Amino acid sequence: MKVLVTDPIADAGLERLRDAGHEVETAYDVEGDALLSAVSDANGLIVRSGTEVTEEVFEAATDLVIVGRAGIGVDNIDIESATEHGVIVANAPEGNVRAAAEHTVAMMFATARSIPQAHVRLKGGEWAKGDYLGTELNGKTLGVVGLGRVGQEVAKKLDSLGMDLVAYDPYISEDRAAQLGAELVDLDGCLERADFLTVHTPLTPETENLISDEELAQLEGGYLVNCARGGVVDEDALAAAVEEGVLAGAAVDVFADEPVSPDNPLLEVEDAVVTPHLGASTEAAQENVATSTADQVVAAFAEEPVVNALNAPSIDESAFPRVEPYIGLAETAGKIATQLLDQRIDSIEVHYEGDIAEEDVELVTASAQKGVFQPLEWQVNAVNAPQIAEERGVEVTESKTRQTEDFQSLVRVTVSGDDESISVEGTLFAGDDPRIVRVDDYRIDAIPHGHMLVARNEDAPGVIGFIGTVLGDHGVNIAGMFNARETIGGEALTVYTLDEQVPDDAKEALEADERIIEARYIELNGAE
Ligand SMILES: NC(=O)c1ccc[n+]([C@@H]2O[C@H](COP(=O)([O-])OP(=O)(O)OC[C@H]3O[C@@H](n4cnc5c(N)ncnc54)[C@H](O)[C@@H]3O)[C@@H](O)[C@H]2O)c1
Ligand SMILES: O=C(O)[C@H](O)COP(=O)(O)O
Repeated sequence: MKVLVTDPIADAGLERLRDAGHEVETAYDVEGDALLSAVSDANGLIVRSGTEVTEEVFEAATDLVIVGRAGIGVDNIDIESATEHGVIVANAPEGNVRAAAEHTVAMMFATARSIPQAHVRLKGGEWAKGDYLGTELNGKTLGVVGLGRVGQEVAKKLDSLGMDLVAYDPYISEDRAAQLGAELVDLDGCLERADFLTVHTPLTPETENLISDEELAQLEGGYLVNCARGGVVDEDALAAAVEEGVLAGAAVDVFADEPVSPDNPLLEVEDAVVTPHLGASTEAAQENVATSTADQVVAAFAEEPVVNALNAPSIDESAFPRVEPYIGLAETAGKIATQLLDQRIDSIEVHYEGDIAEEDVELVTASAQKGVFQPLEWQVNAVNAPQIAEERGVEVTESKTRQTEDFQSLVRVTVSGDDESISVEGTLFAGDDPRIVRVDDYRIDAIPHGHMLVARNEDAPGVIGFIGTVLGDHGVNIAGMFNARETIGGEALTVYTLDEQVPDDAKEALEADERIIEARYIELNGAE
């Protein structure tokens, strides 16, 4: 597989990819057409915050399996478009948390004690001791906006420096905040009580310009630190608030447009300390995020769980070996069911019985949906199948029971249309040998194979021989045959597994016989 890396990552990550046998191409700073061309034959793409991964990129990257973000923020990746194109997006949410938190604390000290300003003057030969009277953090109130991984790490560090903590985060529990010694308040409360406000939310439509003129006025006399994302704090408003003395100071590591333009107002303001997005730039953090991202790319290529996938069904790595064999089985059952139901699909039900019902089956259910849609869609996989279902208005339900009658575990996929439903049940013999054991009410025992013929026929002497002769006359070799009937002389279901595809004229010859009610060719193409 080929992996394109468009932002610098640690060598350890590149080595992991090469050690796993993949080709690595680095093309730092490519954009526009050059990026589209570089990505056109890539199976994996690794980026940091410097590459905009837009819909155009996904359109151009027809062989792309995964985009790995060697870091946390994914605001530069169009995840919706990734999902539509069936591409996994995964980040490295833990590797640089400590680095980001330490940088935040450093920036807080830098602004509270005017360290960069004094440094520049001293280097210029000026002993400006009398110009800088700083503020201690000890005994002051820290307001944290966004109490996630980085926010919590910052809170812990500054708690130990004697700060009082208030936090605003609508998605975190009061208990968790209390464990950190923080009082959960609303945004107004946070702004009014904080002496130092630090922002740690992702950039989303909801957080864009979350802090602007009005909010900065509420923080009057305080300091603002943004080491999260440019755009969460309105840069013009912040520059004006510091310049006009509404705020005592600010420290900013991230900008709405990066690399930052020389005429960004924050670069002009003496009491605004700035760094060029250095929060994650430590050796340890870079090695962590690069190796974690590379591991996820390697796992995606091997169709193993991608632990930090943001748009794919999740699965615990330790549970994967137990669940893995059911992924292909559910896909096969879905493929058979959809090809037997000759009408628009309104709903899909995936039912689990026995041991498998104990497991997290999100990925198996997504694979069943993939099987249902694959015969109908151009590019479907377990990443985009649930979205395709939603877009098509297909209702998907999942049910489970520990009880089972005949098998240790069973997966049943039922597809329903306007006035018909088809159920296909599968199990695993000896833990990994897939079998289709029921189609609607007919008990069968079929090893799913590349091609199948499912015939509904009269239970009459000579019918099975007739079908075999027609297939043989058309050069189709029969690998296996299973027959089930309702009653003697009633309707029967005959399932053939075949080595070749059934030509249309063979199907026509079969259906021309009045004893054959219906003959359906099923293509499984490699889903066994
Ligand atoms: N400067 C850097 O180099 C650097 C390094 C690492 C992370 N970051 C950035 O820091 C941010 C946070 O990272 P994290 O790992 O803590 O993420 P996280 O997902 O663990 O935490 C984000 C928190 O923000 C909260 N949140 C979301 N919307 C909110 C809103 N409207 N108001 C208040 N809170 C809201 C969430 O509930 C969550 O608790 C990300 O944007 C990331 O890109 C920057
Ligand atoms: O979101 C992140 O992980 C940080 O902002 C780091 O971004 P970077 O990898 O571009 O330095």
